[in-house]
Amino acid sequence: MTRCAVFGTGSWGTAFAMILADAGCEVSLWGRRQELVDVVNTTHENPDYLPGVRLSDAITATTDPAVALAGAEFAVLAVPSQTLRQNLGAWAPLLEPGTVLVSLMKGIELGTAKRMSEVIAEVAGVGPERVAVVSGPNLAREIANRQPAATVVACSDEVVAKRLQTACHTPYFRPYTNTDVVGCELGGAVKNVIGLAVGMADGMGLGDNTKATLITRGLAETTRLGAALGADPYTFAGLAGMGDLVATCSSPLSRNHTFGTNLGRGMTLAQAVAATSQTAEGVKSCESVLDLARRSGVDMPIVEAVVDVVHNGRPTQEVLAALMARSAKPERR
Ligand SMILES: NC(=O)C1=CN([C@@H]2O[C@H](COP(=O)(O)OP(=O)(O)OC[C@H]3O[C@@H](n4cnc5c(N)ncnc54)[C@H](OP(=O)(O)O)[C@@H]3O)[C@@H](O)[C@H]2O)C=CC1
Ligand SMILES: O=C(CO)COP(=O)(O)O
Repeated sequence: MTRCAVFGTGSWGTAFAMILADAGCEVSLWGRRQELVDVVNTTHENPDYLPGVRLSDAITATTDPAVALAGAEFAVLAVPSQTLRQNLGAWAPLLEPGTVLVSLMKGIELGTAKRMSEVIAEVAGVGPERVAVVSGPNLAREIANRQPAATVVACSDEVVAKRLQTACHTPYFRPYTNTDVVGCELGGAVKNVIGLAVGMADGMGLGDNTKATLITRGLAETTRLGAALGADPYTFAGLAGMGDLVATCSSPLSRNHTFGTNLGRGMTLAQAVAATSQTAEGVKSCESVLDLARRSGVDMPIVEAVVDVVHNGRPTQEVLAALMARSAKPERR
């Protein structure tokens, strides 16, 4: 039986543990709070993040990373992106040779502008064949309700991607393999920023033309960034690109979308943060995505506009007017 460790008892870590168990794996779920770990083990439920969802008996929770990692073929990482470096620093010495590290995270590191797979390779000292990424339109709550969804499992080593595909394939969760790790990660991280922008438009009471424009031009700037960083542009037309962007920008379940809506309705950053109990990665990653774009010489006006609203306190109306006032351009450049 395939053994997996999942780090993070939040909504996606817990839902992904459920997928792995439903696919026939034995799962050890690491959480940092003993109290929640005990509740998961005794009630087979995670009331803090997925209340009402019965978790398989094949999932046991622990606060001990060594217990979680013992015999694990896959170590799945589902903590907030900005905490990965510190957390993985503590877990890496416990890794067994051959364990594949799998990122579920959709953020870019502040300060370094590194993707999560780059942070993993650096901190754990492993080669690209031991780093994989899962990214796609995967709102945790829908998946926890076992509603059908697809995703992409990406690894530069296709054999590893196929092993992970088998480990997480269930009747309701359909993983496709891809070797474009860069494209899949950028799709996941940048869609959160575009989700904030579309949420702002929603909060401002704007309609579907505005939102479709932000989604489509958001995808155009994501693809530009990806092309500059060596990604396959077609990845952005797939599940980890357009697929995730559509899910995030349409769903009230998306934390990034909801956060943007709150800002669009006039909340301050502090008020929107106070209204959000879960991780909205785009709030921090809009700055690191912009940093990455600047380092790569890529123009990302929507990301820049989001940074202006979220971190520079510029009013949404003013930022939107500035976006519309940019010089006229060809659609493709
Ligand atoms: N939720 C979703 O639908 C999806 C999320 N993702 C991505 O998955 C990643 C994880 O997000 P998600 O599960 O949703 O987040 P949640 O906000 O639901 O949960 C966050 C988890 O991380 C833990 N945590 C918070 N801070 C730290 C820290 N400093 N050190 C260790 N653990 C910490 C929390 O523990 P505690 O409860 O103790 O605070 C909790 O278990 C993100 O990158 C997100 O973008 C990707 C696809 C879908
Ligand atoms: O990544 C997600 C869906 O694929 C979840 O989006 P949010 O983090 O905005 O909730």
